[in-house]
Amino acid sequence: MSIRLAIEPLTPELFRPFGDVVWPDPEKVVMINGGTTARFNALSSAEALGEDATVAISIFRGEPRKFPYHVDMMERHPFGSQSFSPLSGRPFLVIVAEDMGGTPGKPRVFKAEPGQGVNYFANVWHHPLMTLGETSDFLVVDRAGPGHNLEEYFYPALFVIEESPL
Ligand SMILES: NC(=O)N[C@@H](O)C(=O)O
Ligand code: NI
Repeated sequence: MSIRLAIEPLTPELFRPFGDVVWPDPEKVVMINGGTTARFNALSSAEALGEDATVAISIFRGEPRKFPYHVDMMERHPFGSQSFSPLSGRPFLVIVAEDMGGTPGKPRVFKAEPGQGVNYFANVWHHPLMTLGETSDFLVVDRAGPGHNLEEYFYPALFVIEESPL
């Protein structure tokens, strides 16, 4: 018997414990380039911890997930943040969990609307990329360098997202 997960709207306030929402926040706009460009400044910051760590900029091409989708695991990156910004302008799902003394609690599922990306703080439990509907590209900024920057946890019970929010 799987435990059903509801889908919540992604807002900066709801997501605050897990990271930042990366979106053109009008409160962070600075006009530059002679007024021809709006810079939405410092929406979040990349953390790259540890000796010889660097910040990597990658593109992830995600295949759409099938539903009902069973969330059976979470992961985290102890040495750095990880951001996902859609290049396709499509919604995607963001699944995170509070840390409960070294393992993730119940997953929380947020729907990122077009124009919204996220930056997970270092060591925040999250599920790998959850693409919706069609193959989609994401700009990903995260930590590269030595050391094992991936911790995975597999739940003893299954959680399920019954249907796609599209
Ligand atoms: N493995 C990898 O680079 N991607 C995951 O960390 C993810 O969160 O999608
Ligand atoms: Ni990750």
